[in-house]
Amino acid sequence: MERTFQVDLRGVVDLLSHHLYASPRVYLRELMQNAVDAITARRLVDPGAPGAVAIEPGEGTLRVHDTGIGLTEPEVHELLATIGRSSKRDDLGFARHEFLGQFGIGLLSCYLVADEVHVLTRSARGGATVAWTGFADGRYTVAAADTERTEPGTTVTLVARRGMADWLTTATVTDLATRFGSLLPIDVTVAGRPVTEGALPWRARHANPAARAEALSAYCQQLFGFTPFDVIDLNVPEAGLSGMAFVMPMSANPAVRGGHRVYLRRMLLADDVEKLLPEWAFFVRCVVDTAELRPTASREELYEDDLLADTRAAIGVQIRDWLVRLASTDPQRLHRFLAVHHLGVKALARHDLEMLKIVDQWWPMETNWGPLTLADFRRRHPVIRYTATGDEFRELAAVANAQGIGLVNGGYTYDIEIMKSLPGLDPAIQVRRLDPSELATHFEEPDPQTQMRLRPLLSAAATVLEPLHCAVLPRAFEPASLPALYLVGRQAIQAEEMRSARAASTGLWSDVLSTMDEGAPARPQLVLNLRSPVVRRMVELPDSNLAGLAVQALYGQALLHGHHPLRQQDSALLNQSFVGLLDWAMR
Ligand SMILES: Nc1ncnc2c1ncn2[C@@H]1O[C@H](COP(=O)(O)OP(=O)(O)OP(=O)(O)O)[C@@H](O)[C@H]1O
Repeated sequence: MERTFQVDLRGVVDLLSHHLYASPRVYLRELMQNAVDAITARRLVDPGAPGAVAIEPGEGTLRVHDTGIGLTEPEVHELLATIGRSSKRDDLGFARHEFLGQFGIGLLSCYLVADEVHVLTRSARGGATVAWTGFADGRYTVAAADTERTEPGTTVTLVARRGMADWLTTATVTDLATRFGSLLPIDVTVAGRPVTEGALPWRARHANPAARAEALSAYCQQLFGFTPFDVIDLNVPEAGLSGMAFVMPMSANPAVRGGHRVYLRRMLLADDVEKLLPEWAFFVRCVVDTAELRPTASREELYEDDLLADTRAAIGVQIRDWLVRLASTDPQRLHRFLAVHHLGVKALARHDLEMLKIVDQWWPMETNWGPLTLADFRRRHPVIRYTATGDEFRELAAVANAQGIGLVNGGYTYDIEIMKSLPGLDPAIQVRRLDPSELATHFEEPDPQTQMRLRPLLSAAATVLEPLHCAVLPRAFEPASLPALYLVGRQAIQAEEMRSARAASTGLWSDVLSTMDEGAPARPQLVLNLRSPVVRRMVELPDSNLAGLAVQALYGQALLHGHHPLRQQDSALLNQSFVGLLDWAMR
């Protein structure tokens, strides 16, 4: 036996209010939308038909009049009283482009604030005026109206639910109508006062470009609370989209994506849409109107589909092109822009060659020759060497500088990725991470005579450093004020990791690791600077114990200077040298 579904209206309204709509305020948006759609429908058959929506708040009631297409009695049964039925879809069930609505559920939102909805409607296609009343409990009545409407159109009257009358007051309704409908192309009034503004702000006519810029700047100030650094016009014809991107004058937190204000056929969809722009573009806030992007059923977000993805990419290109133009026409302004928004631009430069060019030529990196753009750096140093961390940079910058080696601090967000992408601009560009042990190859080796004199010190040093798996290397280098340098090559880091893994493991696995370790010759090196007055005096020390203590102290100081992690045995050694030296000093 076939049956028809029954719908519990209260349950559906409950569902809408708790799970679909963020707030009961959407009821007014849905009423305005239906009024505008009805006028659009009437103008499709009669282009000269009047178009006006009058909203009249009363005592616990609200009336919305429109001069739209109206409904016949059969349409009232079919469209008003059937949930999910809409006149705004084509024969195949697709949303028709000229209308705002499509789902056939909008009218239900009236029950978020009202217990009764009265509709008095006369169709432009002929027929008598029909009176329909729907109740929140799911009942409805249809009757011929007591009085005929003189003109086609519809009046919807809401009777407030207990406790909800505040949603229908003149102040609230004016606020909501302005918020949702101020850009609508059809005149809307609340209690006789217009809430619509006419042209879209970015399409409005102005005496000259400067006047336009000023007006848009004032609009941005009113909307987002800042005076924009610049305004970028946006146009994506495939999405029927136009609008503006306002470049923020202050830095934005990349983790907090600013929302964008999106109008759908000039009715506000939401002012916190995030998906409209690529993630890197966090330095702009946009206002756009689109005819083709689709809303979700709550009409508070954009539906994620291919068109939205293409639109996002197209807007990204337009923002990027603005930056490229800025770089070629006004480098000083570009500098000011980068000073505030370099993170967003760098993020983009990792995947985009045009942006990479901008960063390469305009963004000063921290180098051991002062702040330099990568392009300038390359002019002085054919190879771009960078450190893996800021600590490593601080430790090695001066030493590398003294040996004539150029070094870029790779410790800042995205900088290493950017440097590594540079061969994409020109395959001849060489980029290398500095292997600290490689620095020692630039230091001067002692002559045979000095080597002889160094023997006692080196043997004392080997005794104390051997248990720490650290080699001693006597070299002469600048700056002379640095007595010792702790250098860990990449091989040495691997070897140390292997040693710790072996220490932590037992049995067979430990044996396997031991055999692997045997082949790893690299060790960290403590380079003693033979130009340092302290080290020179150490060479002359007659007592090997004292020399050992001095080496321990230099080892500890070099570790601390380079912010290297201190292992347990390193801390113990530091203590030992401190107490030992104290003991010597007090003898
Ligand atoms: N003011 C009006 N004038 C003429 N017809 C109306 C009016 N309001 C509603 N209707 C009719 O009632 C139908 C259902 O309206 P409802 O608001 O529930 O859904 P919709 O507007 O079609 O879609 P959506 O859920 O996306 O808003 C509409 O498709 C329209 O045919």
